[in-house]
Amino acid sequence: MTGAVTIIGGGLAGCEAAWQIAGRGVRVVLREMKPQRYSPAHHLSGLAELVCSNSLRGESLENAVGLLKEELRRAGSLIMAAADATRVPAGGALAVDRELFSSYVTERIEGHPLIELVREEVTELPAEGVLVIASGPLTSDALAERLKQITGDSLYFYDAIAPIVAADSLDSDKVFRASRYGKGDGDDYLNCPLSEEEYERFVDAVLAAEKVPARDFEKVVHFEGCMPVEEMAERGRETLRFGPLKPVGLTDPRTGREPHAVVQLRAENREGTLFNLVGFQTKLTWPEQRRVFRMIPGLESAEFVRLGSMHRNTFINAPTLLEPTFRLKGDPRTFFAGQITGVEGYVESAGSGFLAGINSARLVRGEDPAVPPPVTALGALVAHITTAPARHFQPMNVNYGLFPPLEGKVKKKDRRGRLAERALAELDHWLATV
Ligand SMILES: Cc1cc2nc3c(=O)[nH]c(=O)nc-3n(C[C@H](O)[C@H](O)[C@H](O)COP(=O)(O)OP(=O)(O)OC[C@H]3O[C@@H](n4cnc5c(N)ncnc54)[C@H](O)[C@@H]3O)c2cc1C
Repeated sequence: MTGAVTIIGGGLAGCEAAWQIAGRGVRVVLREMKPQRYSPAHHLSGLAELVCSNSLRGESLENAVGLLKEELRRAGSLIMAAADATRVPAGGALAVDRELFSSYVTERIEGHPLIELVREEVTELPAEGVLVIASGPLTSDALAERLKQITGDSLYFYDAIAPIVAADSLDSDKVFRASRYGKGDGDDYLNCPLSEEEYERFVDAVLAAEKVPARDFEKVVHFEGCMPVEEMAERGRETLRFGPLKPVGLTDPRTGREPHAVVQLRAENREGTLFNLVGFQTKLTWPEQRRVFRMIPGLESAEFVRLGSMHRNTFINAPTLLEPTFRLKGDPRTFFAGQITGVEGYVESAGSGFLAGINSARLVRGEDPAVPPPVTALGALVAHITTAPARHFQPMNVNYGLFPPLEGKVKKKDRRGRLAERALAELDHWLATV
C-alpha cells in the first residue's frame, strides 16, 4: 500500500486520526492489538474504548473542554459523532453508553473503504512510510521499549479507575435521584447522602484502609483530574467534601435539606442497570473497596461489577519532542497523538488525533502542515503540548490555557461567551483552508 499512513493504536486518538486521514482521500493502516492482547484497563474488543469514566465532561461553550467538543463537531469528528449518537443522561455533561460508543466507532472504521484494520500488537516501528503513534497511556511494554529508542525519555506513573455497581443492589429508600442544580433532566444521577457522622466515619475508614502498594521502580504521580479518593482524603478531612463528595446543588427529598456530603452515581449504560461512583478512582485493595464503599448509605448491599484499580501510564515529554503539528522534531515522517503526548482526557485525545491526522494526510499529499488558530480550543491544545517545559507533569485537562491570547482583553462579564464566539468563527475560517 503506497502513500498510506500507518497508525498504531485504535483508541480515541488513533480512530479520530484514521477517520480524518481517510476523509482526505489518503489510505490508512490502523493497527490495534485488541483482542489479541489487552492492556490492564481495556476490556472491550471494539475500538475507541473509554477505560474509566463514561463522561466526556461538560458541554458548555464557556469552558475549554465544551468548546473543544463543538470545534471537533464542526471538524467532522468521528468521536464526537459517536458520542452524540450514544449519549446517556448526565446533567450538563456529555456521557455515553461505552459499549454502544465503541461499536459505533468500530463499525465506521471497519466500513471505510480507505481504512485497513489490522488486529495485532505492534512490537517494531515500521521502517518506512508516514506513522502516527497513538498507543495511549497503556502502550504495550514491547512498543514502549521501542519508543524509548526514539524519544529517549518516556516516563511512567500511575492512574486509577472507579468502581461500577449494579443498580438493583442499591437501597432505594436511601438513594435519591437528582442532578446538581437540577441540570439536564434534573434526575440524571443517583445520590447517596451522608450525615456529618457518616462522613467522618467514612473518611476514617478510607484513611485506615489497605492500599495496593506502589512498586519501588515506578514513580507514583497522579493526574489531578483522576486523583484516587484515598489520596484526596490524605490531603485533609474536608477535601472529599469539596471534591467528589460535594453536596452543593443537591437536596435530599427526605429531609428537604442539602446533605453534609453526597456520593454521586452516574449511569453506565442506557438501560440504567449499572452505575459508576463518580470521582471514585481508587487503589484500595479489592476486599477493602467492598468493605469501605459499602459504608456509604444506600450501598450497604451493593454488588460491585467492576472494582477500582491502578495502572502504569506511559507518555512522552511532548514540549521538547514535538512540533506544533504533532510531528516528532527531526523525524518528518513520525507523528504522535493522544494521551501518549501528555494530553489527558477523552476529548483532548480525540482533538490531538484530529490534528495529527490532518497533518499526516497533508504530508502524504505534499501539502504543508496546518496548525489551528491559537484562540481556538484546538489551538490551546497545541500550545499545551509545545510550549510549557515540564508540562507533562501537570493535568492537561484541568487547565489547558483557555484561549490564552484573548484572556483579559474582553470585558469580564461576557468574556467567556465572546471568546467562544470568536474562537468558533476563526475555526470555521481555518477549517475552510484545510
Ligand atoms: C486508567 C485510566 C483512566 C482514565 N480515565 C479517564 C476519564 O475518566 N475521563 C477522561 O476524559 N479520560 C480518562 N483517561 C484518559 C483517557 O483514557 C485517555 O485520554 C484516552 O483514552 C486516551 O486515548 P488514546 O487514544 O491516547 O489511548 P487509548 O484510548 O488507550 O487507545 C490506545 C490504543 O492503543 C492500543 N495499543 C497499545 N499498545 C499497542 C501496540 N503495541 N500495538 C497496537 N495497539 C496498541 C490499545 O489497545 C488501545 O486500544 C483515563 C486513562 C487511564 C489510563
